[in-house]
Amino acid sequence: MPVTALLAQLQQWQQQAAQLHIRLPVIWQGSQDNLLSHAAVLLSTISYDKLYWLGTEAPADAVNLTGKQNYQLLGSECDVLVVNAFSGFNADLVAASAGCVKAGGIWLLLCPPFAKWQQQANPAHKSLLPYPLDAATHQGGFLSFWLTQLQQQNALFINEQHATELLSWPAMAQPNQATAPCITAEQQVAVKAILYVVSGHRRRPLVLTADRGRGKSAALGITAAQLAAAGKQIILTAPSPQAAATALTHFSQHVPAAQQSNLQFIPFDELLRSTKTADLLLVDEAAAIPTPVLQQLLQRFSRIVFATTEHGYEGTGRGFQLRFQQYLNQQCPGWRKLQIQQPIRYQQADPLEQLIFNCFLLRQSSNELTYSAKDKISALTYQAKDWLNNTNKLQQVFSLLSLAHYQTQIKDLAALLDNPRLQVVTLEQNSQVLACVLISSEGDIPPELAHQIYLGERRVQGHLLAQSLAFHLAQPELASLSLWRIMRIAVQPALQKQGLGTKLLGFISQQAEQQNIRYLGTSFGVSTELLQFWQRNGYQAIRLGVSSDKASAEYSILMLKPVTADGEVVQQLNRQFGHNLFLTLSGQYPLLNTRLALQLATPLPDIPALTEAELKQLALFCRNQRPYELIEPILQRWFCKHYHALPPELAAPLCSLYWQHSSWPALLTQYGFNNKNSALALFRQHIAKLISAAI
Ligand SMILES: CC(=O)SCCNC(=O)CCNC(=O)[C@H](O)C(C)(C)COP(=O)(O)OP(=O)(O)OC[C@H]1O[C@@H](n2cnc3c(N)ncnc32)[C@H](O)[C@@H]1OP(=O)(O)O
Ligand SMILES: Nc1ncnc2c1ncn2[C@@H]1O[C@H](COP(=O)(O)OP(=O)(O)OP(=O)(O)O)[C@@H](O)[C@H]1O
Repeated sequence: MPVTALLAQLQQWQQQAAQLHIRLPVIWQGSQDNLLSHAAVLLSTISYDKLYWLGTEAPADAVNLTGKQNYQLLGSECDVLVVNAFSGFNADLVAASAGCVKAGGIWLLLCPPFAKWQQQANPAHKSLLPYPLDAATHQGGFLSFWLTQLQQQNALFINEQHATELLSWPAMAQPNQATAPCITAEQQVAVKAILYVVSGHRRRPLVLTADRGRGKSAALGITAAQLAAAGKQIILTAPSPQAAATALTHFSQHVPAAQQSNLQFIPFDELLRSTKTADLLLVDEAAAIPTPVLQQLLQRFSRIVFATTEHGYEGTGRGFQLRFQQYLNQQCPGWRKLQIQQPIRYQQADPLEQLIFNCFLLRQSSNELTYSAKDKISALTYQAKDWLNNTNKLQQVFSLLSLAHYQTQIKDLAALLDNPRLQVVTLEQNSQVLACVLISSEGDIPPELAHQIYLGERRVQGHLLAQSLAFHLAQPELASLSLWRIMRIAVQPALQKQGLGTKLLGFISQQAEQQNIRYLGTSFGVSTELLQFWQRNGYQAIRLGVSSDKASAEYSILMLKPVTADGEVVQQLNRQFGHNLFLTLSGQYPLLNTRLALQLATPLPDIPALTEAELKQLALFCRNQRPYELIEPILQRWFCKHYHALPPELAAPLCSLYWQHSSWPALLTQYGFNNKNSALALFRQHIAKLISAAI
């Protein structure tokens, strides 16, 4: 088909898409030069306000998305989005950006003919890899998978010869069921729910969640306008001014001019520093704001609405859902959650949204899990090469990892399909995945290279555990052994705390032993619950990372378990770790909570016991015959020697004082003491009981 005829046809299809309120996915295969000139002609014949471009060769009027962070795309919109796959194909950014295209808009993928694309996807053509993976281990599995999926989608496919229409055009969108200014009935419900946060009881926040383009931000703006008109003061915050733009636009459209000033947009960091108050705080794109910030906002404002998307690939992660919502359960048990399903930016059966969800396995399985503790459970192992013929299982594993792990992104799917060093072990019943583990085979590093890593002269990709053992722990000889690193473990949420995670780790230990793996290791953002889980399974802490994860405020911990290797080495590393942790706690880990610190540290055998005279001093303190200041050094040493055997009521405040070097005022607030004397009275009471046998 001549290009002019093709362009005329495309224009017609675009009009049809606009009428049906959908976006048009167009996949154009050919040579880069031809496609770029066709795209230029196409863009000169259609009308658009905003053009987004992913990849090189962006025209001057385009917003280039390359290098943007995924979360920066939330809440922004465009009419045309061109993905130039000739200059790389970052799957997470491709998925995140597709949500920006408005109805009647075009999503244009420029790519080599599929057969050629597939052939070229080898390390020699790194720019064409579907994800910037380690070229040495790349196998092309993800690209094969994505191309197979893509060809089955309801999209327009164009090559040099011809263009094929959509397989099916969706039916006309449902007529409007809402009262203005809302567009959908669900949006109207959301507006009512937000109003109720102001009129109902205090401390009952609302969490409004939805996929992209469901009208969350608009609902915030519409409600704010109603409240402002009634004289209420509202603060709106968001990760960036751009993310607040839609809410502000809808607010301005609906608020009487005289009440415009009743809403203020304040960036979240500025809001934390100020002492401003309001009748309602609206937080848009909340999942892209660090959890500790959200927690502080929750302390400050008694009426809050959080609106957010939840997908990991959007750059916000599921951390919001997994961690912040747990926090809400504890702090504000009356909180409510509302989800909006129906899209507004485009219609329900939008082919582009379906394409993205299908090709990147982003749909959460809606099947009910049927599980019986009595029936047989099998443990199965999968490698990268096994997935192409088993997409159903891949979907289950990826959904479970996304559901349970806040960092899961599409690049993890790519790694599963591409990286031969990764294996997945599942627990299954009736072909349903109940739990899974992602393991990376590491180590076996030649001694010479391990020594260079130890000296800090080299780094090796894909060997995080081995690298850390050689570099951080100065144990290069361990990096030369066969190691397995457990990258992720997840149990179906409904089946957690029933022993499945333990069972899975037990199976992995057995497998590791059979394959003569010397050590098993793992690294994750540490919390008291997770630490307990791993400790109960025989893993010992050997290193705590010095910086905390921005989103979760958690420190990353490295744990090790001997399999066929000498257990004494791990014991030794664990002892050293406890000792070092003790010495550095105050300076390095200001955010580590006391309970966790106590759980992490191990007894410190080289602290001298108290002499008889010192014990007597302590006893006199208990009888109120010695001032605290005098016995403080003695008490500190006694605490360090015995902390692991002390009751938590005593251990926790002493830990704050002596390890974390809390100030007295901070300590009193943290533990709810009226004053220093009442804290000292508690200390005396406990210590008297504990030392009575010793004197
Ligand atoms: C490297 C990483 O991936 S770390 C991240 C781990 N994964 C996640 O956080 C995802 C969500 N959580 C899960 O999928 C699961 O809860 C897992 C994998 C953490 C644990 O698996 P489960 O099957 O729930 O644990 P299991 O029942 O075997 O628990 C064993 C022990 O761990 C501890 N434990 C596990 N979960 C918890 C919890 N939420 N709170 C307190 N203790 C816990 C308990 O001590 C328990 O022993 P007990 O039953 O005698 O009290
Ligand atoms: N009631 C409404 N009236 C007019 N336009 C609306 C209305 N609700 C939503 N829209 C429009 O629909 C589009 C999507 O809405 P909005 O941005 O609020 O959705 P969202 O769920 O916040 O999306 P994202 O996750 O991309 O931020 C926007 O262009 C918005 O202006």
